[in-house]
Amino acid sequence: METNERVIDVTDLRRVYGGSYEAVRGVTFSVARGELFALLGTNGAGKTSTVELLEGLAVPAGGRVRVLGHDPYTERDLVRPRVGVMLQEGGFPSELTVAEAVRMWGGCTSGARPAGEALELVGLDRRSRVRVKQLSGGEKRRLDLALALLGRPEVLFLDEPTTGLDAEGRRATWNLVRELRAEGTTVLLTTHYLEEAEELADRLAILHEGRIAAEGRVDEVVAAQPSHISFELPDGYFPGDLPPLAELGVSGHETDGRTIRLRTDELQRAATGLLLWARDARVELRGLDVRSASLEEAFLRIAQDARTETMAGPENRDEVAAR
Ligand SMILES: Nc1ncnc2c1ncn2[C@@H]1O[C@H](COP(=O)(O)OP(=O)(O)OP(=O)(O)O)[C@@H](O)[C@H]1O
Repeated sequence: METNERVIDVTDLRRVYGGSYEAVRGVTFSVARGELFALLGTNGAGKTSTVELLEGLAVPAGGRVRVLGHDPYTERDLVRPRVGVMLQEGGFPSELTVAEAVRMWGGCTSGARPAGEALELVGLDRRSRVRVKQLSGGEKRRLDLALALLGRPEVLFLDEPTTGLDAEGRRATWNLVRELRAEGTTVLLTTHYLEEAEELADRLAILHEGRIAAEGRVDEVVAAQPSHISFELPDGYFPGDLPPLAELGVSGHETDGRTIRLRTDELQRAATGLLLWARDARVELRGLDVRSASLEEAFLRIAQDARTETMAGPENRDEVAAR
């Protein structure tokens, strides 16, 4: 099997609700075997709508989707046994015990892991005799994950897998996902937790209003955003006393009282220039903070830019709806 095999391949994917509302508007991406790809986006961006098409739960209004080389809707029989799905909301017969629910699901899964093994993977082995309706929200999420893992899937779809989990449960899930990935499982993850994407994703895409607004490795997406330097102006100094900021590669600045905050795409050049100036002027830059953009800043900026473009652009929602 080729290592760069495109296990998930999506081209110009579209999804329309009610005949007119286009929730997914031409999404293209691919995920290689063994990769973990995260889909991020604001509420209503179209993550679940996209993932459901990959899971073969609906027919796209346009475009093409392939999972393991097959159409997940028309060739469901070929795809489904090789895929594990953790939906945003799992539905269990709530009167069953945890072990019964896993065994029942295992009965519908070819080559299923033993129930005990699946429950141990997600740390629910001690809760096997408890009724599903008595589980906490976080425990139900873990049961969802156990069911998704039952068939030792080659491809795993995780739709907000750690929502409702406490910090320890989230870390445990991250470790499990890392282990699965290390074993070669291809994972498509949607999440609202940017830290989760930073921890786990090889690559990610940020969706906004049904379109991909940014895509790449975490460092690439973050690197496209400006870095920041902030410090307190030394006593007796004014912003105009600083060296010419444009010459240091600073693209903009704000002041808040005595604190000054610089934006730059050339962090090292700007920081070096500033420190050399401070040394020569024999002043201390109190509260000096030099930092690259975070994924959170990138996310907020990208969502903001995409929103501005959408409002300014010709393809706004009303026009799409009128087609
Ligand atoms: N069955 C449906 N009928 C009509 N509109 C829908 C339906 N399902 C989703 N939508 C709309 O499609 C858009 C995308 O929804 P989707 O659930 O895919 O977003 P999401 O990115 O997963 O959001 P969240 O992060 O809030 O879960 C939203 O505006 C939503 O209201």
